[in-house]
Amino acid sequence: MAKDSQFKAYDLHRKKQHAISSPLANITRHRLNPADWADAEAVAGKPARKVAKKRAAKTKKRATKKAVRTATDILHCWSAEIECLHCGKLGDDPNCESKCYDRFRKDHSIRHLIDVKGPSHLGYGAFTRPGVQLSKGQWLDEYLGELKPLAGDTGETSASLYRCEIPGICAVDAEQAGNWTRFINSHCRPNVKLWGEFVGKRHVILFQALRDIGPEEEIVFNYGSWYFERAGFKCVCDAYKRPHIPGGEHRAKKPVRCSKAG
Ligand SMILES: C[S@@+](CC[C@H](N)C(=O)[O-])C[C@H]1O[C@@H](n2cnc3c(N)ncnc32)[C@H](O)[C@@H]1O
Repeated sequence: MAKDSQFKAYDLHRKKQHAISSPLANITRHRLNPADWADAEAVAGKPARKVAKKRAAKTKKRATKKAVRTATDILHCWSAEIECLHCGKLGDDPNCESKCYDRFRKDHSIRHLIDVKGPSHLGYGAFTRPGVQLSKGQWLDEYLGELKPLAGDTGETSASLYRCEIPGICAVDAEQAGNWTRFINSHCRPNVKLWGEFVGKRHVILFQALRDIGPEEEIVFNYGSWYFERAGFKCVCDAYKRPHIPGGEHRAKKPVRCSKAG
């Protein structure tokens, strides 16, 4: 895997690439600051909620003894009820292993098909390159960032607008470090969706195409009303003439869902 680097973006006005100023880092693996986890309740290896209570209690006891050192410690999951997206085996099958994660990522990475463009009134955005077609149902890349304990584990809350939570496990914050998916803007007619999935006994946050996506199209998903209410500003996507809160009267009460992880 490539080392962390600086993001490059295509400036539509000057018609040339420029480097997005650091300290924002383009990463290929989740980052983790052990100091963030020092005071947090140890959640390493916490099983998915769907695991039977008895099993969960046993495994939690074992897990809380384990110090959090790596992203894998935090994201590891051995649910006997959920299939790996790569091999199709259940999470407690010994034949499902970390190689599934590496292979899945290799097979589904579309970084080379994406241009980051901007800045515009929404900052930067992620677009398919000329000639690129993505198919409905296609898995795109994983949402990468810095792994942070959930507010309930530390008592701290975050103001980051690049934060996505895996319920009961951790938050992935791409404010300072992430991959191209951190540039996906919000739209009330989205072409991708965000899922909490499992690959190689590990929690992952993945994007999936909701329909065929053509060349030079912006990749967008609906952040949901919760995001904008918390951020204190409105969605300005062109699905509506005026700034709005997605969902109007029928607002979701919860943050961006990583459904199978919760
Ligand atoms: C995850 S970032 C997306 C990438 C961002 N455009 C950038 O340049 O880093 C989310 C931020 O983008 C902007 N944004 C994205 N979609 C928006 C929308 N539909 N309406 C208003 N602001 C939006 C907001 O500033 C929001 O906090």
